[in-house]
Amino acid sequence: MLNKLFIHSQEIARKIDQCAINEYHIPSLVLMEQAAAECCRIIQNKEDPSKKICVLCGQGNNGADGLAIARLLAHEGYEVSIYLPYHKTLSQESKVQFQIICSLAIPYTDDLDTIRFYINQSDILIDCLFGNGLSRDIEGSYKQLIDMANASNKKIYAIDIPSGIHATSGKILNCAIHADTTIALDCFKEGHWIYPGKEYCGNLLLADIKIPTSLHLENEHAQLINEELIKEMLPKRDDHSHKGSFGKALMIGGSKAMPGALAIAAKACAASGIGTLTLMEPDCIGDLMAMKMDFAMHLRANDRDGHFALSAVDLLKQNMDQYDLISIGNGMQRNEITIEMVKTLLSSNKTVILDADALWAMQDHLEWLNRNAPTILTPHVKEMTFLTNKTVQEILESPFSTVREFTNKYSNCILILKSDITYIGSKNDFYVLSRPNSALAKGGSGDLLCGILTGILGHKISPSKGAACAAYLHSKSAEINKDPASINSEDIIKELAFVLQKLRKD
Ligand SMILES: NC(=O)C1=CN([C@@H]2O[C@H](COP(=O)(O)OP(=O)(O)OC[C@H]3O[C@@H](n4cnc5c(N)ncnc54)[C@H](O)[C@@H]3O)[C@@H](O)[C@H]2O)[C@H](O)CC1
Ligand SMILES: [K+]
Repeated sequence: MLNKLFIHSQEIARKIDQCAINEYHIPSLVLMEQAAAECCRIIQNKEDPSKKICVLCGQGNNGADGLAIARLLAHEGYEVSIYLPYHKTLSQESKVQFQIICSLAIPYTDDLDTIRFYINQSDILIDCLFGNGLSRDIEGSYKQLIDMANASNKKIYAIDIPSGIHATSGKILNCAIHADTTIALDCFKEGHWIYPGKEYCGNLLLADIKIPTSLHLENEHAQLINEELIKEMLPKRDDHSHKGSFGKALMIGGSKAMPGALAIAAKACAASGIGTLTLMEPDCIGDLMAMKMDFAMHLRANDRDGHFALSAVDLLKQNMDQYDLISIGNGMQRNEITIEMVKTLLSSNKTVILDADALWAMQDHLEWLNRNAPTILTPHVKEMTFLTNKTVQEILESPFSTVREFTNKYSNCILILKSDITYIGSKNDFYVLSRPNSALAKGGSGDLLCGILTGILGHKISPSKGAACAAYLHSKSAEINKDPASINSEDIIKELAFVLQKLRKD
């Protein structure tokens, strides 16, 4: 059973395979047999043995996996046919697998017209043309095969990764199999979690091929967030604790035009269990906030034109020492005062959470991030352009390297890069969350996350683990049995209580 869901680049996944074979002395064919057995088990659980299956194999080890899968499926009673290129070009492992196929007289062909016939006769296709070894554009007969498979409208299982998708970039190398289900072998590849690769995978599963976990941990990796991981990491709440145990937070934000942003963040923070919460708001919304947020303390600053006046910076300097962690940005407005307040916070030794307009404030001042205390930044892809030289398109095309470059450069920063997939990086950890939900494609979602994050970070947890917990809680609490169009922040905050309860109980 896989309890950790690792994600690696093409290069690292290959290195891990090689280490398992050469340093741990697990024979390549043993790994392959594990892979084939797992794939066969998954397919058998979903497909009736009356189904006809055509397995498309390439000349590398992804193709060798395909030959082993074909053999095991034939053994289970499925009618199987195989495409296999001219056998002289096959990898060592493929040659062995091919000999077994020949001994068992399972039908195979390298002829495109014959394979067209086999495909038409089949109910299911298994794509084993290219896996982690794909390195260049697909042309010629492989392209014809991929076009044929996609046009056939048959159900397609891709093994390891859909052929044509690059394992690190998720890009299509000229053409790619559009799979219904992809069974990743041993680990996910980064390209499974970047568009368009993600979309071409269809339903994405992971097969354990029993490579030692230590090999994953000692190489650069990310982890996919699932419920088990969060249960492990979510901070416990001892009944004998006191309010000081769960942090003293200050949340700075709000303006005449956007009081709701701070209100949503504050409610989410309170619902996540912060010990004490103080809101620093401009005076013009002070009465409103005091009425809406009677559970919080309030630090009122002078206002000007509907937002903080410059004197708020001094008020912050006088008061900030009292808090363990401070968030800034929700509904704050983009102006010089926001920049000054962010600068003040970043020159302190406090844990600081930068959200919304505070991220905008950073754009010409990234050097402020070189500090000893943790800074957690929560940009969506557009806000990320304030923090790098990359365009939105470039960020979406390379989310892993974008986050890694940033956290390598600013080593005490934790970055939560938000899109429909969330990438969370720090110098030590990398987490990916993928629970797309249109209920969160709304104003206020970011404020909710900032609030949950502040609440969770109040509980003495490492900031990157806290960030992973907060991202999961945010998504999970939005999975409510209502139409996503109607789910609002109040619903999500209510649901959060039950999500937390379930995670802590189970
Ligand atoms: N024992 C193991 O090592 C295990 C491997 N597994 C499976 O192996 C693949 C990776 O195998 P590899 O041979 O490295 O690569 P591919 O099968 O993906 O094939 C690449 C093959 O084709 C050449 N090539 C690359 N790009 C192109 C192209 N556009 N056109 C033509 N040819 C191309 C390249 O030079 C190679 O020769 C992995 O995905 C697993 O499925 C299992 O994990 C079990 C353990
Ligand atoms: K494949």
